[in-house]
Amino acid sequence: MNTEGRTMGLRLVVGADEAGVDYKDKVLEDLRQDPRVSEVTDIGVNRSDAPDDFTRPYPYVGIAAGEMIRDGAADRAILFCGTGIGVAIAANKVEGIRATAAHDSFSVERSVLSNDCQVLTMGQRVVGIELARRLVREWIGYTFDPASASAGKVKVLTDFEAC
Ligand SMILES: O=C(CO)[C@H](O)COP(=O)(O)O
Repeated sequence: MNTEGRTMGLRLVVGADEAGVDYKDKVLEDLRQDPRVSEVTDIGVNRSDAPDDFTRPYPYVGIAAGEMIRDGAADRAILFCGTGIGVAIAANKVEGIRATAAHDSFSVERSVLSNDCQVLTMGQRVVGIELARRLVREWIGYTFDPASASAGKVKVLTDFEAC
């Protein structure tokens, strides 16, 4: 809810390296039309970028997205690279971030309901575009329940980071 009592939609970040840019752009179009989403920030890369920016390696993308969530500028991120693995590893380097690659419906569900992941990543070289779009639609529909049995397990991670 915002200060006027209205329900706020999700504030999302989308990003990709060169190997994931086509999927990022397609998903971005979907998210811009999704009524559950109030804001989408595209952190690149983009085909219109200068060559050095367009070939920005995946760690910069994952870290930038994680920092936006850590700093409260976004709620969640959806990132693409060739496999989804590199951007997930990078985002997980940011304190408080739980990121995972997932390419099936069950894992996408559990990434939120079990693990409270704020970042979903996918590989453009791994999964078809229609499945990727569907998984994004599903993922943004899940909300972690802090009263669930999974919450204590996630807390072990946040407590460890606080040490
Ligand atoms: O998939 C990637 C990293 O996980 C990236 O898009 C390509 O990385 P590379 O195989 O090291 O070029």
